[in-house]
Amino acid sequence: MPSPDGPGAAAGPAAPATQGGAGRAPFGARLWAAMQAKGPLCVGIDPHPGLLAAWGLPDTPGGLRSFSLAALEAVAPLAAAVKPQVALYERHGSAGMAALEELLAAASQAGVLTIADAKRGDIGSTMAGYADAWLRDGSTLAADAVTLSPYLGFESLRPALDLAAANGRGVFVLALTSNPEGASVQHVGGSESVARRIAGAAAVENQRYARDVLGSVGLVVGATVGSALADLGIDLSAVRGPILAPGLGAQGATGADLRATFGASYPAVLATSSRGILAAGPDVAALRAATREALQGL
Ligand SMILES: O=C(O)c1cc(=O)[nH]c(=O)n1[C@@H]1O[C@H](COP(=O)(O)O)[C@@H](O)[C@H]1O
Repeated sequence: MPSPDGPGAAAGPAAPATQGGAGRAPFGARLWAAMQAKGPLCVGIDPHPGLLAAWGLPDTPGGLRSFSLAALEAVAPLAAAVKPQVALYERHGSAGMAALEELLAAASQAGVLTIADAKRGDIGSTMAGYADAWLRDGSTLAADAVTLSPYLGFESLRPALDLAAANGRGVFVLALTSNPEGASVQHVGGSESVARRIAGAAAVENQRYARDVLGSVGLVVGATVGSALADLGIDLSAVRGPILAPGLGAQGATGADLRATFGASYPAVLATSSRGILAAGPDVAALRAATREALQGL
């Protein structure tokens, strides 16, 4: 469970530094409140073909819809956020994306934060299109936050960073991903590694928030990265944003690994697990028990 001392160096009241758009508090403040209320777990909604089959559902848009809404219903009372994996909806074209839209609306209705795992990134002019899709009020795909890939340069993400800040939404920028291949790009540069630069840029973005509030520009740092943060000299407490940590469960990481990996930054960590929880379905009670078990390990 997160420390009651809050996410940053200084403890204090969790009042947002600025009001987000649409009358909504900034994403970081809303996520922090959800983590305090429910615990630091995000459940990934990844409708893999194999999981659909195991749940007795067809690999069709209708199957995706049933899977997504059932998973949401099961985990909503326990998860601070849900993270639909966009690729698995996209593979069914527009009808698959309609199932994703329905899930996003249902989660919002249920009061569960949504993180669209779309990993978008492009030159600024195109990035504005992605920002509109995932972060603009009124878009049918709008989520509370979206994952972004910074490998066209952190600053290329500007349209999404600005639209998120204006609308009380958030972003999670890939820094150190959970897959072993990530190191071949992210570790490059030694003490001035790519990952360290991304973390530094996120810290600058979060300066707009008061020191005692979790910022809305988060990073993705895998629960499986081991000693990489220390090896690369990356201090996540300086980022003052949420850390989305995939790798729990199916990729082998445990709650103990998370604490060892993130150390003093652990209170800002939102651990995420998809297959490790979804494999317990389709029974709602079994899904809830798996979610509770994941939470107890954090
Ligand atoms: O951005 C992500 O969520 C992500 C980043 C990363 O470094 N590693 C990673 O596994 N993910 C996503 O997190 C989910 C992990 O799924 P499980 O391994 O089934 O828990 C998948 O949807 C991945 O695409």
